[in-house]
Amino acid sequence: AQSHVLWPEIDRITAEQLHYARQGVGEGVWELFAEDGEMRMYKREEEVNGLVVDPLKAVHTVKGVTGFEMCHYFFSPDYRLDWETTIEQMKVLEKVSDDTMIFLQIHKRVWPASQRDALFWSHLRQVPDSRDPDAQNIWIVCNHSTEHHSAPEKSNGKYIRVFLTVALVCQTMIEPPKNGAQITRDDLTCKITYCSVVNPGGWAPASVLRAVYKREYPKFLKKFTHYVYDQCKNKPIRF
Ligand SMILES: CCCCCc1ccc(-c2ccc(S(=O)(=O)CCO)cc2)cc1/C=C\c1ccccn1
Repeated sequence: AQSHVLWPEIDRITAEQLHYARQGVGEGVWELFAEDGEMRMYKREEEVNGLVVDPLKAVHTVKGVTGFEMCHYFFSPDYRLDWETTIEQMKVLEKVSDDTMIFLQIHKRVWPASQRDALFWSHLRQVPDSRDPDAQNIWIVCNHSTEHHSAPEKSNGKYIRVFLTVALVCQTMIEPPKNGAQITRDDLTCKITYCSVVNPGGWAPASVLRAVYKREYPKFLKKFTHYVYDQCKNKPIRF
């Protein structure tokens, strides 16, 4: 992927999002708006040109899966329609490399707003932890809106294009068994940070957008993490 025209942007945004995901929710004005078991979901209320673009940050802990497995199922197009309930269509416009693809997604209409689509590159990467060099256990998927010749903005004007930046950062924690036995899924914990900023691209009532996010984000992260656990529970562990 290093040769692709998008590479410098992919590298920069992915590094930025990793740094942003690592910032705690203690600082600044994060507002806890949803809790479910280990999942905590925070938002900041922000508007750009009168449009709600509330940044979202969720933290979650899931036992029995690795950070690679969580990121793999988030990145791969093969499983997306199994867990993403807000999309009507999904297309891979370009496979840049094994770890980088360009997606076009048409999202279900949220009445009374117009229907939206999202065009973004998606990049999966293992991250050496700068603070703990031998921690090879952090993976990130970064999704960021982009242009593409086969999905021009003005092609049919049927959908309003959203602008998004999303990061899923997952760290595997292993509790090695006392008796030196082989590691099982009971010894695994995945610490998840999910960050997203979605600019709706065109006007949508603030009340509608905030209601959608309040309803959809907790549902999405809960459904996604349960889906990955179920997919992995009877399969060999992949780090
Ligand atoms: C008026 C409604 C405007 C919002 C429409 C919309 C736009 C984008 C997106 C969206 C959400 C998550 C991603 S992702 O994390 O990259 C995973 C891959 O799909 C990409 C896109 C969603 C939704 C609509 C609903 C909605 C909002 C939160 C959460 C879930 N659904």
